[in-house]
Parts: sequence; C-alpha cells; structure tokens
Amino acid sequence: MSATPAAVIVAIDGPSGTGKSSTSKAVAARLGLRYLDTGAQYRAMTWWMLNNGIDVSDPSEIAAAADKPAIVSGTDPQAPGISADGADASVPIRSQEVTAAVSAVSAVPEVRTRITDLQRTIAAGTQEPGDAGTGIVVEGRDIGTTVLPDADLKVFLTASPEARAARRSGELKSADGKAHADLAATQQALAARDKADSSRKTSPLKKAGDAVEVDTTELTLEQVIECVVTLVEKASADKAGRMEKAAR
Ligand SMILES: Nc1ncnc2c1ncn2[C@@H]1O[C@H](COP(=O)(O)OP(=O)(O)OP(=O)(O)O)[C@@H](O)[C@H]1O
Ligand SMILES: Nc1ccn([C@H]2C[C@H](O)[C@@H](COP(=O)(O)O)O2)c(=O)n1
Repeated sequence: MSATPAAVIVAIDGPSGTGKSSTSKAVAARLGLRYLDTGAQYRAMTWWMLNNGIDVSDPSEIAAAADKPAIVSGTDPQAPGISADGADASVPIRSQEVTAAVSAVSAVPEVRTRITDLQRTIAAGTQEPGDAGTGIVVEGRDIGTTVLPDADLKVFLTASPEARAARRSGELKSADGKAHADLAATQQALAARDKADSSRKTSPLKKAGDAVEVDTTELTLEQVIECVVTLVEKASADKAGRMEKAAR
C-alpha cells in the first residue's frame, strides 16, 4: 500500500515573468499547501524605505534601515497579503517606483539576511499556530540555492525574453486600460532587472544544481501548473516512502 502524501517544501525560482507567482499560487491552492511570495517581501521593504526617506541609491543607508520595518506576509494562496509596519502594502508594492528600486534594495546583504531569516521562519511553520508540519510553496530567485537548500523539490522556471515581455505588457495593458504597452521597453526593463538580480554578489538569481528546469515559453499557464503539480505529488510520495522506511 502506498504511504499517505507527506507535507513538502517546494522552491520555485526563475527570472521575472516566467510564471512563478501564478504557478506557485495555483499549485499551492490545488494541493492544500501554504504559499510565500518572497519578491513581495523585498518589494515591501523597498516600499517602506521609499516612504521613510531612505536614499535607495545609497547601500549604506539601506543597510542601516534593513532591520527597521516589520514585514508580515500571509501564506494563504488565495489571498496572501503583505504589510510593512502594519500598513497594507499589497497594491503599492506593484508600482513602477518600487519595481525600479527593488533590485538595488534587495542586493544589500543586510536586507537579504533579514528577509532570508523571515522566509526560513515562515517555511518552518513556527510563526503561526497550526502551520508546523504543513507544506509550503516558496517562490523567488534564491530559494533553492540559499534560503531552502534542503527543499523537497526545486523547480526553475524559464521562458524566452519575448514571451516574458508579451505576458508582462498584456498585464500592464489590462492594468492601465491603454491599448498597447511598449513591448520593446518592457523587454528592456525585464532584461535590466534580470541582469541586476543575477549579477549581485549576495545570493544572486541562479538555478540550483538539483532543480528541475521547466521552459514555459510554449506552454499555457494551465500546462505549467499541471506539470508542477505532478512534480510536487511525486516529491511528496517519495518523501512519505522514505519516512515510512525510516520508521520501520
Ligand atoms: N505559461 C504562461 N503562458 C501565458 N501567460 C503566462 C504563463 N505563465 C504566466 N503567465 C502570465 O504572465 C504574467 C506574469 O506571470 P507571473 O507574475 O506569475 O510571473 P513571475 O515569474 O512571478 O514574475 P515576477 O518575478 O516579475 O513577479 C501573468 O500575467 C501571468 O498570468
Ligand atoms: N528570493 C528573491 C525574490 C525577489 N528578489 C528581488 C529581485 C526581484 O527583482 C525583486 C522583485 O521580485 P518579483 O516580485 O518580481 O518576483 O525582488 C530577490 O532578490 N530574491
């Protein structure tokens, strides 16, 4: 008889616009797992700094302020939510101003240490009663390499620059109601953010050696979700099998 599925820790990394958030939320909702958007945490830190007069072009000012705001992330995949010092940050963290500054803020080691500690506490489930021993899907840039190197499953999503820009400008179009977002400008902005995120010294965007790479360029979102659900179910069954064997 097969073992009951085990609670799993899933790391989903990749560049911007590859589908990490959409996929992670849907997979977590389907499998009854918690969900953590780590990009939202870096964005909330950036938003707080912009609102509190921190010069985000000065790494030493960023470092000195890194331990100041209380960043609280929800883990419900249907309504994750995020706040900074008690203020709801869910909407403003998606502004152009925050997007333009977040790579600089997230490159500062003191910021990364602070946010990484938070991420590990949330993943361990020790923050909220009832979370301990429950699984989670954590998405970001360095989850498989640095934050949760012992994750039960690591997935690295990719997509061509053209596909990613088309997805993003579709999003911008629906947000501002204008007929066309500038595709070339969107592609350029994505490339600049990828370059900054993958070339920083501390914990850059990188595929973990043991991650499963999924190229989403030619896949619909639903196909990507199906693919990752299958990978998670297998990782969960394998883990349950190992636990059962160890208990014998
Ligand atoms: N396979 C896909 N096919 C078509 N559209 C997709 C696919 N995956 C995601 N999308 C769409 O692309 C957009 C970006 O997706 P999403 O926000 O999930 O990417 P992301 O990797 O989390 O980006 P970021 O790191 O910038 O937050 C969304 O509008 C989403 O619906
Ligand atoms: N684990 C992570 C997650 C995010 N970041 C930084 C780099 C991104 O450009 C930025 C915003 O992320 P997004 O909301 O676009 O997923 O946050 C990081 O450094 N490490």
